[in-house]
Amino acid sequence: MAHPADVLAELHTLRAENATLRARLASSSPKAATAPSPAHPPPVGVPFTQKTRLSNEEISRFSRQLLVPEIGVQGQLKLRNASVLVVGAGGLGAPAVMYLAAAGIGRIGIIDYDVVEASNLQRQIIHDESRVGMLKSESAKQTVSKLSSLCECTAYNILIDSSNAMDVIKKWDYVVDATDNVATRYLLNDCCIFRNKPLISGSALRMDGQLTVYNLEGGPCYRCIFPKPPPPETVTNCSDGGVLGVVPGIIGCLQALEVVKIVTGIGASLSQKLLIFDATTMSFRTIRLRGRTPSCAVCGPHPTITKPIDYVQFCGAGPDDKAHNINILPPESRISCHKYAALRLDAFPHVLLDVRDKIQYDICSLHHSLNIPLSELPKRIPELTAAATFGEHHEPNLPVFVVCRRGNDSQLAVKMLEETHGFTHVKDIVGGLEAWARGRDPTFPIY
Ligand SMILES: Nc1ncnc2c1ncn2[C@@H]1O[C@H](COP(=O)(O)OP(=O)(O)OP(=O)(O)O)[C@@H](O)[C@H]1O
Repeated sequence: MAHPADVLAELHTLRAENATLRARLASSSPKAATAPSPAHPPPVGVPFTQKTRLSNEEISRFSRQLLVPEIGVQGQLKLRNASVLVVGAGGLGAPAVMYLAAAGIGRIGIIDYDVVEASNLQRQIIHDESRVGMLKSESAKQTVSKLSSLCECTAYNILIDSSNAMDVIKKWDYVVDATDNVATRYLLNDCCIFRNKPLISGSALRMDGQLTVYNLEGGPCYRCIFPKPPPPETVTNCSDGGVLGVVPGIIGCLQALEVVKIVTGIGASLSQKLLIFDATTMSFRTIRLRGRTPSCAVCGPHPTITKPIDYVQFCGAGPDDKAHNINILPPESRISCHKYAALRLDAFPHVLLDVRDKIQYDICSLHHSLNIPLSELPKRIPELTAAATFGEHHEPNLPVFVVCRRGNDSQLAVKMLEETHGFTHVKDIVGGLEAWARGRDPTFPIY
């Protein structure tokens, strides 16, 4: 006998199909302009009924895909009955979500805690100018509903972490990692092992991209390959290192393709393989990864981690660290951008040292600044000493104010100049050029 919940769900689906049919009939009549819009799929929370046949609407819509021998009706039904959770509605998530919805995945969940910024639009094509300031998850959901009324889309405006990941992930068949930080990668990996879900993982930076699938067909998990996180200071993200927009676009599309292939059972997946894309040479390379590691702390036969841990502590950095400034200097070694602006107005003699990389310095800079990137500072001390030495003195006698993009590297530079190179009149400009732009000079760009 059918479970009452199944009967209810079946009833709901029949009603929805009826409504769709009615709407389609109405739209083919002269009254189309005033006809109600087609019914949307059942709201989230209603059990998802597996479909065994395609509607005429689906046949028309997916006809080009149905004609592909590897897909056919059976493949399309598998897509229709599948659910995919995409974590991150950024550079990777944007194309992944759009192609999954367009391909006919029945249910898509989109997680993101952030809002759309102007600097996202160069690659996050699921958002547009009118969405700047809007929650990314909501913006992505709106694009999906415009693209396809057949896709049931759930937006989660959350930062996925140890407190919520297990509950969210259990509701979905496949998980796409479209995030940009190591802590979330370990979190998703572990929870996908605990919940036994395949994890389709992508990354992109500058001109390079990578793609693999974890926890599928007995293949390894992320921890099998990377048992320990990299030191946080060695990790670069798009915000600092930059990214050519098409590159995550390609990797996000490939993530969607990998999902479609896995769901429909086409060909070989990237389980135990890593695809490496180099846009400069336009080359794709696939390298073989080692299999499951017997000593793996989560998927090995004797796991030591059996539930989500504190991933920010484990990795030494969290998902939103770019928003947090370090604070390693005493107040007397720092100056606010307002006080520094007043000194500039008074033409107070000093050196303004900008420690950003040249590529950032070329984007924008304050007049009369000396650019010595932090990484080159130790070997270019004589240049700084010469700039800070005025008149007959043989020692630096001018104060040095240090600036960077957000006020972190400048603090490291001040510490280095004081502790290692004997500078005594050196101060960090708090919050860097971003604080300058926000607090002092609205015409100065933020990037
Ligand atoms: N733990 C998390 N929970 C929810 N969303 C996350 C989490 N970690 C990362 N994200 C989201 O993943 C997306 C990654 O996108 P992307 O790599 O393009 O970077 P971005 O943060 O949008 O841009 P930029 O680094 O240039 O400021 C972001 O929208 C981010 O908010």
